[in-house]
Parts: sequence; structure tokens; C-alpha cells
Amino acid sequence: MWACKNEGEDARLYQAVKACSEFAISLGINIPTGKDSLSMKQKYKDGEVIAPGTVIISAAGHCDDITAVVEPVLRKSGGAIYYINLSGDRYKLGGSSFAQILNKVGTETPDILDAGQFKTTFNTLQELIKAGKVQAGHDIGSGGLITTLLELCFADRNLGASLDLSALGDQDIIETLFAENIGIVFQADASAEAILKANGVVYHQIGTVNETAQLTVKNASGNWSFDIDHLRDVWFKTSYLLDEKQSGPVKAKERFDNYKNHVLNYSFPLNFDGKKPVIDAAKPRPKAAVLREKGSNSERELANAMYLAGFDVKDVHMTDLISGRETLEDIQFIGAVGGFSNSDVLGSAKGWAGAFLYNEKAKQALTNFFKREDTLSVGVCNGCQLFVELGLINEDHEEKPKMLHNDSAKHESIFTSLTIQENNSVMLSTLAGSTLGVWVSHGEGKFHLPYAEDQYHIVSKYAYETYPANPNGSDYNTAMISDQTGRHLVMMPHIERSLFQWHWANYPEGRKDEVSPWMEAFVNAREWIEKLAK
Ligand SMILES: NC(=O)CC[C@H](N)C(=O)O
Repeated sequence: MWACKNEGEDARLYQAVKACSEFAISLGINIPTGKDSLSMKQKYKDGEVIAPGTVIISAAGHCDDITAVVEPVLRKSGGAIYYINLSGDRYKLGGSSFAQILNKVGTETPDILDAGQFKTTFNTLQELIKAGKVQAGHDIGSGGLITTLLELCFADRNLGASLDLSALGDQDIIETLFAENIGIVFQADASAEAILKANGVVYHQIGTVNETAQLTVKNASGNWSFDIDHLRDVWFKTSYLLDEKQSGPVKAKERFDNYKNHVLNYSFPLNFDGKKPVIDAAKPRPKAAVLREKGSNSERELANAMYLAGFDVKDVHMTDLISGRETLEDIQFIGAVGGFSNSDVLGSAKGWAGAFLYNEKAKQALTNFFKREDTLSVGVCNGCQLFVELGLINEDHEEKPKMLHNDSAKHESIFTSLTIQENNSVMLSTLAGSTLGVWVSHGEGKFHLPYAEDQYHIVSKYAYETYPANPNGSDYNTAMISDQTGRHLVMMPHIERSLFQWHWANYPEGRKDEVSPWMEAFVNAREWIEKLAK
């Protein structure tokens, strides 16, 4: 974005494009397309404001193993902490966040001096990641090295590091910590050093991890100590202030007070071995269907969960039901998926429910399906809102449950944990007693349950009652309920998006599971149907 046709700006834009081009050519990558806005000047009655020229690059690359992920949180059991200055340049504060808080732009900005060296370092790091030698890592960008180091500690409790930056030179500590020279901090096995050396990569071992929430830094000119719990709050404060505007002071404060205390602690079922279900190819697969509407999502995830558990899965769109092409007569398990059916106009799943209520064939197909005793259903998120809206759960209650807007008055997207209650659900009863991680993403996930708790079959609750671990303020802290037969289950969290170890934002360390414990829910569904057939 550039304010062209203003004095000096076109020349600066030319320089920027040329530099990008030369850098891309020496890296051997191309910039296939560009989108520009060249009118970045705003005129007011009393003057003009020119936006600073900005280059924003979005990059995509081939990834051959999505499980080889390096996360930006130091591991208490991992190796030493290393630093590489990818820029190869001196530490310069021009254009940095540090300069900005002093209301300055600065004069000199850091560059990347040697594209060839940058490329070698990048490729060497990829090699180390593929060899499983890197336990944690974070780039250095906005806020400089100190921000990177702190952020590497924020996502855990009782985690800190002792750092010695003497090897980085004896320049001003402010420059060392706040310059935004592109670089990387990572934690790796000592054996990584030989590979770095062999590739001619200049690296510095700068410290070690410890279990106190302090970051201590020293160089030739002094020692400093930073309190991580305090700085985590400083770091979160901006989000808190934005939250105040969106959710109001009460919920914003609740999140601010709790975000660091809702530690994810799991309890996996004792018999869980992490293996993919073994499906007997000689047996026929029971038939399942994924129901979706315009605006649905996660249908592939749900279909995959059902398929891996041994179902023959069919894709059923509302148009199939409305036209009568699909009657669900030979289906035993349906899943209504998540998403934003009809763009949430008039409320989540209201239009979707209308499509069943006001289309005779669709209505008949679903009514018949729920009347049969050999059927199971699961409604996930938008699908939960659908089945609740249609009154299919607690059918005998005069006043039915309702799904309301989250207490925070906004869409909540988090990775949280759930405890499974003793319950009657075909899918989840065997998991009772477990606490598992799960994705949540909804704006209207608050179960409004008008009667006493014992009038409901609550299958699962959020592991913490308070916001944000409970993202919506549900009555009785409810995340999932089932009907009285246990055959029909509705849930706001997305277990179908939490099916593999690599789906989870946080998984117990040291495991290499093919599936997460949630897989059992889908296997239970298949086994129930098979037992019925006998
Ligand atoms: N992930 C979902 O299914 C979201 C459901 C719905 N659109 C909501 O925001 O509440």
C-alpha cells in the first residue's frame, strides 16, 4: 500500500518493489501476484495524511508432514535455547514497535544482508524440524527478541528461562532486545549444533529453560529479570481493552482474570491405546449420513470420523431431502454439521430448522428417522442448534431447551477442555470420567435449560465453570446433552474437529496417537448398531 504521486513516494515504492524482486529471485521463489492500493492519502479540511508505504506478503509453501509442528512454547524437558540472526545485520531500531512507543520512526531499519545465507539457514532449520530435533520455536518480528522470548514462556505456567546474550555483542541492551532484525529463537537437542555447523549456519546458544516464571537476561553490561506472570498480563491487556468494548466490563474482566488460570488438564480413558479403529472388511458397513445446508462446514471432518469408525457415509444436502431424493430410510446414523447455515440470519440454525418445518418431504424424512428405534443422531454446533430448535431433545418438556447468544455477546473460538459425566449417551457413556480437549467455535452456544438439572441428560460439561473455559455461560455449565433414550446427542463443541493428536491445540506430551480419545464415540455408535442387528 503506497501513497503514490506524492513527493518521493513513487521512488520509494520503486525501491521497495525492486528489493522484493531481487530477494525473491535470490531465494528462487516467485511472487505470482500482487494487489496494490496506491491511493493511501486522506484529505481533511485542515490537512492531508499520508499512510506509510507498506509491503505485506502472504506466503504459501508445500508441507509434507502436518504433524511435524514446532510450537511457540518452551518445553520444560527440552534442550537449550538457540538464537539465529537471520538478517545478518546490526541491531537497528528504525521502524520498530519500540521506536513507535517513543513516537519515533527512526532512521535505520534492519535489512537481510545475505539472501543465500538466509536460504541455507531456513533449509537447515527445516532439516532439523524433520529430524525431530526442534522442540519449540518462534520468529523474531514485532517487539523484537524480548517479545519472542516472553511469548515462548506465556503459554505455560511455571515456565521461565535464563539467558546470556553476551555472544550477541556488547551493544546497548535495548537494541539487542527490541530491534526487529529478522531472526529466530528455538529450543533444540544438542545434536542440532553439528548440523548447523556443517551447513555453515551461525547460531548462538543463549540459555536454558527452567521452572520458575522468571526470565533472566544478562550480557556484558548487566543483568535483568522479568516477571513472566506480570508481563503476560501486560501483553494481554490490549486484548482485554478490546474485549471491554465487545463484551462489556464484566465478561472482559472475567476473561482477563481467568485466561491464565484455566490450565488444560486432561484425563484420558484408561483403555485408550491411541490406535485407529480396525474395521472388519468382511462385514457390511452400517449406513450413516452427514446432513448439511447452504453455509454448513466441517462436513468432511464429520464424514471422516464416521468413515474411520466403520460407517458407509453419505452426503445429504437439504436439497436432497426437500426434493425427496433422499428419505433417510436406509440410514441408521445421521450427523447434522456445524457452520453458518443461511449465514445465521435471524439466528443460528433458525433458517435450517425452517427448511425442515416448511418442506413436507424433508420434515417427513426427519420425523420418520427420529421415530425409528434403530437410529442414532448427533448434532454438532450448528447441528446442535438445529436439533434443539426443532425440539428433538426433551420432546416431552412443555418448555423446551433453547440455544442463546454467548454471555460474552460475541463469537468464541477457543480450545477448551470438557469433562464427560456419567451419562446415557450411546456415543459417550464409555468415556464417562474423562477430561478431554476440544475445539469450540460459536456465537450462540448457551444452553438455556428452564428446568432443574435432573430433568436433563447432561453428557458433558466444560472443565471450568467460568468464562472463557466455559465460552458461553450455559446453564449447569452444559456442553452436550442427549435425549432420554441416549440415542440422540447434541453438542456445541466440535469433537469431529478434535479427532487427531494434530487437531488439538494442546496434547499430552510424549504421545504419538493415531486418533484422539474422541474417536471412541463414533466407534460406540457403530458397535451399538451392529449389536442391534444381531
Ligand atoms: N461452528 C458452528 O457451527 C457455529 C454455529 C453458529 N453459526 C454460531 O455461531 O453459533
